[in-house]
Amino acid sequence: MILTGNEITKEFYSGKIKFSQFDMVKIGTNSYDLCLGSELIFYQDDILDVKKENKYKIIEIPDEGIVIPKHSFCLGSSSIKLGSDFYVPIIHGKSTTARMGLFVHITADLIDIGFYGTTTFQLHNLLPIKLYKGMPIAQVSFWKPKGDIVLYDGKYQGAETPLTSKVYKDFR
Ligand SMILES: O=c1ccn([C@H]2C[C@H](O)[C@@H](COP(=O)(O)OP(=O)(O)OP(=O)(O)O)O2)c(=O)[nH]1
Repeated sequence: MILTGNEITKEFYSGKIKFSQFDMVKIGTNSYDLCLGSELIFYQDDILDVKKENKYKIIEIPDEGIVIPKHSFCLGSSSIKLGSDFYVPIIHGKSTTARMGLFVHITADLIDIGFYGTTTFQLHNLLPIKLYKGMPIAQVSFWKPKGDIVLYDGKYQGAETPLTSKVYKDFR
């Protein structure tokens, strides 16, 4: 069962949904808008090795925005932290930016119950696009789970910035 916007607001005030900053303007019919944080991460290696921590470059998005060449891949994050110990958050694109060829995740849209942090967006753009920090870029919905809840305690817990893949930790 998906929560309506009114229910998301209610559960924010009850404490069952956590946002580090809350703004009613960002409530939609059944989602909450997420804005882009100030950093982007670009991998530097030509080939990414899943067994290693790959090299990357962090770029601060200037106030005047940043042009991303088409077919780029980079990581960004939500400007706020979010999470819930009671509902399953799922990240979605926004139709408005999807209409410009922008993906905000590459197949991984599920936030674990118990995660709290900034969500990392896996940004992929089909066309050249100019992005600005603070722009609405994604939305999160909240789903009622069925069954016993086990809270997330994984490698991305507590994220404060975009985080690169830590898949190499799974090989140790
Ligand atoms: O688009 C996404 C998807 C997930 N996450 C965060 C929240 C989620 O709880 C955590 C782990 O996601 P997932 O379980 O899909 O990744 P994993 O590769 O299985 O990592 P872990 O072993 O930590 O579960 O990463 C994001 O920041 N952005």
